[in-house]
Amino acid sequence: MSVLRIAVQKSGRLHDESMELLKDIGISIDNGIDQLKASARNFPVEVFYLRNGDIPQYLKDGVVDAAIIGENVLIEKGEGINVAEKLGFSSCRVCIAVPKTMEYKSIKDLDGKRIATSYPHTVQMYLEEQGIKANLHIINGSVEIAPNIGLADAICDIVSSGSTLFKNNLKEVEMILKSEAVLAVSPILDEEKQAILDKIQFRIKSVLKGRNSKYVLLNAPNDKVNDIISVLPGMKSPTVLPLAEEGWSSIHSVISKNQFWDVIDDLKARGAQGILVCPIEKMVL
Ligand SMILES: Nc1ncnc2c1ncn2[C@@H]1O[C@H](COP(=O)(O)OP(=O)(O)OP(=O)(O)O)[C@@H](O)[C@H]1O
Ligand SMILES: O=P(O)(O)OC[C@H]1O[C@H](OP(=O)(O)OP(=O)(O)O)[C@H](O)[C@@H]1O
Ligand SMILES: [Mg+2]
Repeated sequence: MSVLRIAVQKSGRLHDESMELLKDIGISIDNGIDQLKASARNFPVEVFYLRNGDIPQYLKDGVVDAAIIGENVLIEKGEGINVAEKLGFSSCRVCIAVPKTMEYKSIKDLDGKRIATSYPHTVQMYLEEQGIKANLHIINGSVEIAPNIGLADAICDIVSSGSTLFKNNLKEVEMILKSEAVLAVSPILDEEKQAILDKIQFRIKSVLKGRNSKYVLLNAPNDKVNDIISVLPGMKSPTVLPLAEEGWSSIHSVISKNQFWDVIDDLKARGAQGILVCPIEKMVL
């Protein structure tokens, strides 16, 4: 029987959330990361623990069938590899930054300059699009220090909170791309592996929808129910149930996490009382 081989980062920023996602979709892995490969107990999956930067090549070579990886690494090294699903964690952006003291007006100011980066292909593509020629210095880590030690005039690296740039007296001047963790898939999957992947994707969608939603319960006098449900989306439509107390109802609904606080304010203003908000584990539509 076919087994789908999934790569996850061995250690680093993606590891814990990748393992949590596998657990949430019901894939239990027995052994620890000391072994570089582990089998799932209850699903036709093998997990390979690899370096993030090595994963695109393993996908291309067909050594693994799928992977949880930063989209930025795929853009750098993963030509031809498909993104099956965005996973909603490890959000960051790849940016060009220069010393705060540099007077920067446009990308033209980087013509002929030295740029330190771990993402040479990504920077090169961006510069070519803009008709700029620069000298790239490839460094594997601590890129932000390069201008301070005279190694480069600018850098291109991952930015999230911006605190690493700030600490190194740099300012962000160009955003090349946005990234988050994704489920990447090898372009060569046979039918049986594709069927396993389809199941995994279906489960991931259910978990992500659950993570992005809240279950809301509230009480309201009957004469306010219509006004309240007019601002509630719900999966199909809100549930309205009578309370034991005459003249009152309980309303249940599902709200997207993004709209959550605005909707709650609106509900209170329309007379909702005793509002309860619960997490949703999975949402199957
Ligand atoms: N500061 C950050 N905030 C959010 N996400 C980040 C941040 N830094 C990196 N990432 C994302 O996490 C991924 C893994 O980063 P991490 O630093 O753990 O590994 P790495 O050193 O790039 O790779 P390797 O596993 O090959 O050592 C990156 O490719 C990026 O998608
Ligand atoms: O904008 P911030 O929130 O400060 O995050 C950005 C920093 O995070 C990453 O480094 P990481 O901590 O992964 O170290 P590394 O260079 O050793 O990978 C990235 O390479 C930046 O240096
Ligand atoms: Mg890093």
